[in-house]
Amino acid sequence: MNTLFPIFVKIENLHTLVVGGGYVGLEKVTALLGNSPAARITLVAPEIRTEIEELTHRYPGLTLLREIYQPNHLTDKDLVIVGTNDKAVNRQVQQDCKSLKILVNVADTPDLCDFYLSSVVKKGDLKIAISTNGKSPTFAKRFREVLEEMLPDSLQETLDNLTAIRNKLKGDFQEKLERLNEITKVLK
Ligand SMILES: C[C@@]1(CC(=O)O)C2=NC(=C\c3[nH]c(c(CCC(=O)O)c3CC(=O)O)Cc3[nH]c(c(CC(=O)O)c3CCC(=O)O)/C=C3\N/C(=C\2)[C@@H](CCC(=O)O)[C@]3(C)CC(=O)O)/[C@H]1CCC(=O)O
Ligand SMILES: NC(=O)c1ccc[n+]([C@@H]2O[C@H](COP(=O)([O-])OP(=O)(O)OC[C@H]3O[C@@H](n4cnc5c(N)ncnc54)[C@H](O)[C@@H]3O)[C@@H](O)[C@H]2O)c1
Repeated sequence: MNTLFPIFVKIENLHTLVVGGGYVGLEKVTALLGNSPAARITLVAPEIRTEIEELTHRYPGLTLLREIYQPNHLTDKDLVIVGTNDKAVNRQVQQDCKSLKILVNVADTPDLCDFYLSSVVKKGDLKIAISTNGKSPTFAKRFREVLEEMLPDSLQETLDNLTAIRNKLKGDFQEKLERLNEITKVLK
């Protein structure tokens, strides 16, 4: 059974720390900014890939610290993603987060994660997050590609129309719900 509980986080309201500036750091920062360009992210690592540096020109919310990780980097952070090439450092960051009750993802080490990143399908306002319960990230990626291909671009228009109807509908909650269920029957 997949017991993971999916939530959609307003990541731009939080301050996220990413520890590690290699391929993994790049992948995670890209995933965060791809969903939320205004995300506030601090990345700490003694060596930082140039692709990450380039992102700072486009995303003012991204701050880079060329330092080794210190526990004080956790001050005022809400969420942490760690992916250095030093397993002891990853473990230390995870333990420091635990003692401060900060949610932490140790990339590629499911046992140390409080949450996993998901594969994300985006079509306008529609967003679908895919989890395989850690069984196969590659399957998650492929399934994302299938869904992206399948979903029509006109979907945004449908959502916009439904919003307009939703805002216009009068009556109590129950009446509105019945009407919206009726209108959207064709989608089944
Ligand atoms: C979805 C995605 C989101 C993201 O990272 O943004 C994501 N991994 C992605 C890609 C990917 N990761 C890996 C490969 C190489 C092929 C392979 O191993 O399959 C590829 C494929 C590729 O890159 O093409 C390596 C890998 N990943 C994990 C392990 C450890 C293990 O399984 O024990 C290892 C082995 C490391 C090693 O061998 O040392 C673990 C996790 N990876 C997760 C998420 C979480 C579970 C999500 C789920 O439930 O499916 C979880 C549990 C924790 C986490 O990291 O959050 C993103 C696709 C984004 C997209 O394109 O849509
Ligand atoms: N790259 C991948 O796609 C991938 C896939 C599976 C597993 N992994 C594993 O994930 C880990 C990270 O991979 P990578 O490709 O990003 O590595 P990398 O070598 O490209 O980058 C490692 C980063 O960690 C930083 N770092 C090291 N010690 C640190 C410390 N004390 N404080 C802060 N930062 C520190 C380095 O400065 C560097 O930025 C490796 O152990 C790798 O085996 C990577």
